[in-house]
Amino acid sequence: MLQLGKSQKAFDDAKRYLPGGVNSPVRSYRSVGSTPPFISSASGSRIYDIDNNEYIDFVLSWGPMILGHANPEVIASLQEAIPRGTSFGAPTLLETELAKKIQAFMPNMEMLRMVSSGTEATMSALRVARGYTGRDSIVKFIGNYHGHSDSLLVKAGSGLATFGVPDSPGVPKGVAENTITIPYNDIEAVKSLFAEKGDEIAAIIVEPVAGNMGCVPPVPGFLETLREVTKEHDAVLIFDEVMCGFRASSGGAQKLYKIKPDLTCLGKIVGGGMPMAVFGGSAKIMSQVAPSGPIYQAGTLSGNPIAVTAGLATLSILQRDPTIFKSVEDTTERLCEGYRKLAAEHGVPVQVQRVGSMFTIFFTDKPVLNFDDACACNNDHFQTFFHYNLERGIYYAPSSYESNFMSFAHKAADIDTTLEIAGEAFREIAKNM
Ligand SMILES: Cc1ncc(COP(=O)(O)O)c(C=O)c1O
Ligand SMILES: N[C@H](C=O)CCC(=O)O
Repeated sequence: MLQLGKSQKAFDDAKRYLPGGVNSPVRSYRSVGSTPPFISSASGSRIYDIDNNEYIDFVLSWGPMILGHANPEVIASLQEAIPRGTSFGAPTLLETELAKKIQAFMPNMEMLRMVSSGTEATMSALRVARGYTGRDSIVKFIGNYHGHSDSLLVKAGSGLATFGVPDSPGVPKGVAENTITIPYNDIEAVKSLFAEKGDEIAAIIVEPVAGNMGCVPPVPGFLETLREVTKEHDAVLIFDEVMCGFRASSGGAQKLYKIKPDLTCLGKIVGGGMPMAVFGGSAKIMSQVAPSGPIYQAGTLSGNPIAVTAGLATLSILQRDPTIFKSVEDTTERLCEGYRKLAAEHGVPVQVQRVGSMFTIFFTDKPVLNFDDACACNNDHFQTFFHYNLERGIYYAPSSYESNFMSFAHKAADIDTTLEIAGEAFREIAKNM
């Protein structure tokens, strides 16, 4: 039995000072009805809690740690950078170096700006799209999550789905009214919306691989349609690759599906585990951003030297050895194929959906294409699977509306152990079917 005595005490204490005891809702484990392990350290594929439990980690800080935790080269670069000072609020050589590196992976990022979170990146990209087009309305897809800014906190999957919060109190009606939501992967809905209102729409923002209703790939033709209608109506196409950038492929979903968005948002991996994100794209649009243009956007800690150092070290490793992407993807596929085989052996209906190194086990017999499909999955089976695994040291996302992630530090033995426990968990589920 997993002992979480110290975590339980720490959680009780934290709840007196932090809403729900956490700094981001999904960490509270409310959706799985248990106590979250309080983490003391992490290394490679493993994280450790304050009760000295060890877990194989498939959350990886919600995606950033593609090289595994505490990668020695990333840590060494931070140790070297920190004594020089932690923030200057002034330009550094490192920022241009990182911008060049990002552009080498994603040539569509002709110009970019660094910010401190994915929320800031998508919020700023929307402002740029609105300022550039002079229009107010934006289109987002039901079950896509783009962070917690007002315009985007509408039918937003992830934590909101987990906690059953459809729209957050505090989002002004007038702001939400400018956000048009339609189902993900629904090509006809996109076409008819644009036929009716295309010339009023500033932008489409999309997770080109959805990760915040679990991992849901785009159906063939979906992203192509988004590109066509936005081009036809002079609207801006924004790919939110905060999660799928560097995971769907080395150049994100835009490289995998060969679509050129006007703007791209990156986060998570681009900051190497530090608070950093980026938005950027066509020079014509990005040159409208202050101070070169009139669209205001700023940040005291934007391009912070420590965050940029971690991002630069991470991307340098990935650039030096591009086989890392293939290796992490192969490991993910081996794991996913193992789940499929074991679930079939035990007669448990699952759809194991994967793109690159993101994956989700959906407890359903039908492919999950949109948020309604994700909501129709068997939550009891998810709960049994989650708890059985956590008890035995396998750390998955504590919500069925999230993706899990693989790192380069996960080796064959980790996958063997994970599959052994997954098989037992499927057997447990089958007992109660
Ligand atoms: C696709 C996507 N966009 C935006 C965000 C917001 O990023 P952050 O949590 O860094 O604000 C997230 C994750 O939270 C995300 O998965
Ligand atoms: N789904 C979210 C981001 O990807 C999970 C992270 C969070 O909200 O804390």
